[in-house]
Amino acid sequence: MARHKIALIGAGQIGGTLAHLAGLKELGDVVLFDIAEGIPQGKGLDIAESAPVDGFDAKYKGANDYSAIEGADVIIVTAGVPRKPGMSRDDLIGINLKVMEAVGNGIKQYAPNAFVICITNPLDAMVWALQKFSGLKPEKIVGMAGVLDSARFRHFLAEEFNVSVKDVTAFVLGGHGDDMVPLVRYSTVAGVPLPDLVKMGWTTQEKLDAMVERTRKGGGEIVNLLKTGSAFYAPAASAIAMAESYLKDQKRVLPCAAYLSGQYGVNGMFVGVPIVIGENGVERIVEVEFSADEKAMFEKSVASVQGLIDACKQINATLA
Ligand SMILES: NC(=O)c1ccc[n+]([C@@H]2O[C@H](COP(=O)([O-])OP(=O)(O)OC[C@H]3O[C@@H](n4cnc5c(N)ncnc54)[C@H](O)[C@@H]3O)[C@@H](O)[C@H]2O)c1
Ligand SMILES: O=C(O)C[C@H](O)C(=O)O
Repeated sequence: MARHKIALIGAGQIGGTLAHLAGLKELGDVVLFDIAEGIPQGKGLDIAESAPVDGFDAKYKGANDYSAIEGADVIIVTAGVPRKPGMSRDDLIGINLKVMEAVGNGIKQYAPNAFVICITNPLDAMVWALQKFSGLKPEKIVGMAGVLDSARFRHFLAEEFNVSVKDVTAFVLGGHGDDMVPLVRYSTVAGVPLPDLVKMGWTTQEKLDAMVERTRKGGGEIVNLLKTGSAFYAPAASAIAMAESYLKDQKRVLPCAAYLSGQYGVNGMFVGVPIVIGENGVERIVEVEFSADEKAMFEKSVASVQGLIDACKQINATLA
C-alpha cells in the first residue's frame, strides 16, 4: 500500500515541527510548501537526515509551487503570520485573510479531496474563509484550537493535582479567543468532574478559576515569553493528533472548530465543539448540554467569531 501524502502549507515554526512529528509517527510522506525559497527544502532535508538516527521511513520534499501538494490526503495550513507581544490574534486578520485566499486557490486546484486542518489565526475566521476560498466540503475541513486549549488546561490541572496528564481530561469549546469556554463540568481527573474535586477538598474554587483564566490566556502567555512569535510545539502535536485520527480512522472525539449547520444554535460558522474524526472527516458533531452559565459563555464566544467573520466580509467582498 502506498504511503499517505501529507502536505504542510507554511514551513515556519509549526510547519517544521509538524513535519518532524509526521515522520517520527510514520504518518506518511511529507511535502513542505512555503513562499520563502529554501526554507521548506532546507527543513525537509534536515528532517530526512534525522530519519536514519530515529529509524523512521518517510520521504520529504520542499516546494514553492502548489503543484507539489497534488493528491495530498491531509493538508495542514499554518501559512501566514503569528502575533507578537502586545497584539491580539484578531490583529492578524487582514494579512492572513489574503494568505487564506492564495492557499484556498492552491487546494482547490491541486487537492480538492484532502482533509484540511487550518491552524492560521484568527483561527475560527480563517478556517471559515479557507472553506469559502477552497470550496472544500464542510466535513473535510476543520480548525485546530480546542485540542491545544484543552491540552493546556489538562497540563495546568495535572500540575495542580500532581497526577499524570494521562488521567486528566478536559474540553475547551467555543472560539479560539480569550473568551473561549473551558467546560469544568465536562473536565475530569480519572473520570471525576472538576466541581466534585472541589467539593472533595482536593483543590479550591479559587485555584480552579485561576486555571480556567490561565487557559483562556494560554496563547498570550507563550507569546510574551517567546517575544518573537507564538507557541508551536503543542499546536503541532495537537494538529498531528487530528490528522492521525483521520488517516487511521481512529474516530477520536476531539474539540475542533467545525462547520455548524444548526448544531448549538449556530449556522454557517466554524466554532470549537467536540467532533468525531474518522476516515470520512468530520463524522459526528457531538452536542453536549450546556447549563445556563455555559450557554451564555458559549454565545459570547460565538458572537466574537461572528464579529471576525463580518470583518472578513468587509475586507474581501467576494466573501459576503
Ligand atoms: N490555531 C492555533 O491554536 C494556533 C496556535 C499557534 C499558532 N497559530 C497560528 O499559526 C500561524 C503560523 O504560526 P507559526 O508559528 O508557524 O508562524 P511562522 O511565522 O513561523 O510560519 C509561518 C510561515 O508561513 C509562511 N507564509 C507566509 N505567507 C505565506 C503564503 N502566502 N503561502 C505560504 N506560506 C506563507 C511564512 O513564510 C512562514 O514560513 C500563525 O497565524 C499563528 O498565529 C495558531
Ligand atoms: O496565541 C497565539 O497567538 C497563538 C495560538 O493561537 C496559541 O493559542 O498559542
